[in-house]
This record gives sequence, structure tokens and C-alpha cells, in this order.
Amino acid sequence: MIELQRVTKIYPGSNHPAVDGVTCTIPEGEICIFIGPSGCGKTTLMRMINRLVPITSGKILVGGKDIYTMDPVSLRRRIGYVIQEIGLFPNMTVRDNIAVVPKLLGWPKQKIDDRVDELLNLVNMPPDLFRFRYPRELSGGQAQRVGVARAMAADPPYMLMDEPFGAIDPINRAVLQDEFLKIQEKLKKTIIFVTHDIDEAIKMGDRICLLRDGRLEQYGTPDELLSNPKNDFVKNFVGTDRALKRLNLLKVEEAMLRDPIRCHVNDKTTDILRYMEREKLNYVIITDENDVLRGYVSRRDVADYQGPVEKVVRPMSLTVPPSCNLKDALSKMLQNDLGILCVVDEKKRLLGVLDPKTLFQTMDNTYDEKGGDEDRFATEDRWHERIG
Ligand SMILES: Nc1ncnc2c1ncn2[C@@H]1O[C@H](COP(=O)(O)OP(=O)(O)OP(=O)(O)O)[C@@H](O)[C@H]1O
Repeated sequence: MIELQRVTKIYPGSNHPAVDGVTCTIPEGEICIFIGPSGCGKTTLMRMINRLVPITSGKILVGGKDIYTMDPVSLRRRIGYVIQEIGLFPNMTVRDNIAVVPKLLGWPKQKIDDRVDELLNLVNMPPDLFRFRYPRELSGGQAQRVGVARAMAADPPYMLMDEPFGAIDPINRAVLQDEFLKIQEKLKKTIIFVTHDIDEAIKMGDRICLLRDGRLEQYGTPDELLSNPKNDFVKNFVGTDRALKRLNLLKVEEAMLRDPIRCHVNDKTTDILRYMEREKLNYVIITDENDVLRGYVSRRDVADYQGPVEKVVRPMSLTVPPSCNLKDALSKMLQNDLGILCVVDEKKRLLGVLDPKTLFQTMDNTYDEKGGDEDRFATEDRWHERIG
């Protein structure tokens, strides 16, 4: 855990604080994003944590310990540091760049070599290919991966990352972000990550600390900032398309209608037709005895054929897992002109359905001025009453 308590920085010769009384707690194992307009104090605040910038007043605790009671060298060993310019030593191989801190710590050669290879594998760079390359022989993305590997060499529990992917083109940047999130899922470091890019903040952050002019404007999860911005500054900063951005964060399982009406593949079409007429359904989903999705039928399908519904069921090839984000689900629906999308588990068992109205309600709820806690799973909103 990293705790900032009324942290303030006034640079010598300045009468305006660069960081002004910032208080927030970064829980263990989370990524906290520092973001805000240029000059708002992100870098200053980050560099106070590893004592590269001396603090003017307030307190910083790392792992429960006041950083000013710790020796700065041992503090920095506990905190990996990645910067945008990477700072690889040009005359050293990738191996030696990664090995800098382990060497300082006096690790034996074999342990260092094993660690270098382990880290290169972790950042998706086959050690045999890259171990002995020099920084000039790497692409920007590869060099940045080495920078991340180097910061993690001595397995520090904390990491400070100052715009680590800032200089990388958007495509490689997305790859690096995804790779880093996967690594973080495994390693669960406590990370502070500075960025200028709100989309990166929303994607990477468990929490976002939004600064303006040295002061903390809002501290919360990406979803809190998007759905409940504290003031107009936050609202404008996260962007007018915050509803769409929020779709990126929400999972299908949070918006789907659970336990949708379905019939069984062994049911007779005559029974299904009677049921559909009674319930005023135009379509109904068909599953088997294990609740595995088999497809759907229309009223006409079952009216035109007498016998087991298995013979007329139409397959639904496009489904989504519950972990899919709503933006991807929506784009699948739009691309394929689907009225509904079935949500299935890895065994293709039906978990729920998603329809455009549910999606739009989820987006609507983003706007506090319209929103509220409208129940988007209300039974009268059953999908089947709006399609067909
Ligand atoms: N060494 C310094 N001496 C004096 N003032 C400084 C120093 N470093 C930064 N500042 C000032 O402190 C304020 C905060 O700067 P800081 O670099 O922390 O902001 P930032 O949010 O990281 O900016 P950017 O997004 O542009 O990198 C700015 O007004 C800056 O001019």
C-alpha cells in the first residue's frame, strides 16, 4: 500500500505549490493512474514517492513506513522505476541492462542469468534472440519492454511508471498495455502510472487520481469517474463520450438479462407454438437438457412443422462470453445486424441475453443527470418482446 497524506511540494523560488495537499491511498496490488493537464504535478508527485523530489510537507508511507525513515537507496530498491525515455545504457547488452540492480545486489551470475531469461520471457522477448542485443538493435516497443523488465529485475513490490508507453505508436502501445496488464494479473505489484491519455488511464487503472494545478480533483475507479464525475472539470476531462468509454469497462455479465425464457430441444413444435402465442413471443431460444445453446426458432418455424423442434432450430453461431466488454458486444451486434446476442459459458451453456435496449440503458445510466439506479434487468424488459 502507498499512502499519500496531505502531500505538498513547493519548488524553491516558486510561491505556488506544484503539488498541493494531495491525500490518497493506493491499495496493495493495484494500478493507480496519475493524470491531469500538463503541469498539474503528476511527475512531481510520483518522484516524491521514491524521494527523487524532496517533499515540502505532508507524509508518504510505502508499505506502512514513512519514506523519510528509510534509507533512500533501499527505498528505491523496493520501487521499480520505468520512464518514457527508457534510459537503457547504450553500450550494454539487453542482459546487462536488465542485470543492473541484481548485480548491485551481488546476486551470483547464474541467478542473474536465470532472472534475465525469466523476465525476457515475461515481456514476450525470446531470450535467445534478444539477450545479447544492444539497445540500438531494438524497436521502440522492444526497448520499452526491456525498460519494464529492468524495473522488475529485483522483483520490487512497487513500481512507478512515468508515461512508460508515451513514445510508442498507438498499435504497439495497445499491445504493450495488454501485455503489461497480463503480467500485472500474475504479479500484482502496487503501481503508480503517469499518463496524459485518458483512454490509457481507463484501460490500465484500477483507480485514477485526477490532478489539476497541484490539487486532487477526483480519486476513484475509472467507472466512478465516468459515471459520477464530481464536477465539470472532471466531466470535461474524461470526455463527452464517457458513456461510450464506459462500455469498454463494463462486462456483458453486468448488463445481460439473466435466465431468459427458453424452450428445450426435445419439446414438440406444437407445444412451443402454443407457449409462444400465450406469451406473445416472436422468437424463442432453444437449449438442450444441459442448457447448452442450440439456437432459436421463430413462430413461423414452429407453425410450419409438426414434430421435435430439433429439426427446425436455427443455429446461433455468434455468441459472447460473460467477460466480453460491452463495446465489443455492441460492435458484434451492429456488424452482424443482430437483435439479440446470447451469452454463454465455455461449455456453450446459456447464461443470459443482451439486447440493444439493455445496452442503451446501461449507457444512459452513465449520465447522472439522466440516470439513477433504474433497474435495467426489469422483467418487463424481456428481450423477446421487442424483437421480431
Ligand atoms: N525542478 C523544478 N523546479 C521548479 N519548478 C518545477 C520543477 N519541476 C516541475 N516544476 C513545476 O511544477 C509544476 C508541476 O510539474 P510536473 O512536471 O510535476 O507536472 P506534470 O503534470 O508531470 O507535467 P507534464 O504533464 O507536462 O509532464 C509545473 O508548474 C512545473 O513547471
